[in-house]
Amino acid sequence: MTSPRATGPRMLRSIALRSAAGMVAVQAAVVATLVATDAVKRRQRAKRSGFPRPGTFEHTVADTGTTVYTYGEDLYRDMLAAIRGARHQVLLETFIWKDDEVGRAFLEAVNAAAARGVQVHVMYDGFGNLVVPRSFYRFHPDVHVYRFPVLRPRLLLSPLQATGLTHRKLLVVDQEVGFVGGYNVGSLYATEWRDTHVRLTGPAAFELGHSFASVWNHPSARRPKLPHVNPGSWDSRVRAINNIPASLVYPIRSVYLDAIHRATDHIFLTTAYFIPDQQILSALIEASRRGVDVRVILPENSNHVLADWLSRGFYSTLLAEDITVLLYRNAMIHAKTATIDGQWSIVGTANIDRLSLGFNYETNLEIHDRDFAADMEAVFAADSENCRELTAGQWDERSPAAWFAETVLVPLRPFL
Ligand SMILES: O=P(O)(O)OC[C@H](O)CO
Repeated sequence: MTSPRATGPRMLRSIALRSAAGMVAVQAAVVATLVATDAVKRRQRAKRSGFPRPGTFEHTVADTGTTVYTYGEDLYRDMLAAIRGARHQVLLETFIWKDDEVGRAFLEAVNAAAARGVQVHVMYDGFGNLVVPRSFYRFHPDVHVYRFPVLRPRLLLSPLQATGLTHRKLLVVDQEVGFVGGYNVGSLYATEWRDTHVRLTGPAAFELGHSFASVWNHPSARRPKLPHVNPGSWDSRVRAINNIPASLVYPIRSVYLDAIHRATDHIFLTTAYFIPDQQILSALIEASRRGVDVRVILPENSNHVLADWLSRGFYSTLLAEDITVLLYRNAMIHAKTATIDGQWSIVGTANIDRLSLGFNYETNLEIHDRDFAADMEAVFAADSENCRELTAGQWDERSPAAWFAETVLVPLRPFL
């Protein structure tokens, strides 16, 4: 006979297991419904009407020329020109490298550079390009290639250091010019997505060369190293901040937290996917409570329906805390930027989500400069014109089914 003492814990365990299984089943059903509904909506939706182009902005910060790009065609033209003009070295790293017209142009440009004797090193992510046939990546034999593997040998011994995708989008040419930002390599991004990238021309290009080398030359890597490069000057006005899982460092999150905590007047944040952890969310709320004008631009409908729904789970809190939610219309906005108090800005590859801030390889450029911040504010103002501001009244009127979906998905937040 089973003793009553043993029955109690067993019964509790059984209830807990059944509840967890039930929750997972409900979540799976909700995700499947959202994905299916989204697929139907996309088919029915006329081609998106596009977006106003904020322009290209040039300045000089710390003896380095800065160019802010907001349109893919302009950026790709200048990136390709830099590769085609390379004399010594090309370092290229990307999360997504599509097998389309833009992807082919980059492939041909790096191959041609290698063929004329330029040292070419490329890194691209294996997982991010699973749908691209391997045969597309046909490199000149002199191109040094690292395809970030989905599974790495150190996974069993040191799982944290052996996971993470390379989510970076970097190009450095001759240690003289560097590019970083949200743009992956692909034709879709050239004209149909609003994104932001920065070019550095001059001494601060070192920052991005160093970012690339910090992964290529990682002590755990078994490949010929790039030569060490000394910084021409050490100027904290322009700094690359690198998340390097292999070294267990994720500083982008703390740089964001620190800047948000310092804000006294305004925070203008743009992100493709907004699934903040509790500390980032609290920092934004605290800023708003002390009178800082906090505004976030998010896509009204991004390319990831699940990310959108996880993001929506935060809207009630943001609106209740007087944080302005601006939903970008008629196009995907993929930029990962912020500018604070007219003096500090950040542009890079990291989204405001757990994958970017605590899992992936990322590089963001932190710039302390008023002129640069003015450019970023001009970009934010132009993007705001293409947004609809979500009001608490509108949000409260959403259907109970929408509220249910947001609530059921809350436990998935730590995974994206
Ligand atoms: O991961 P990101 O921010 O580069 O975005 C990539 C897109 O989601 C591709 O589907």
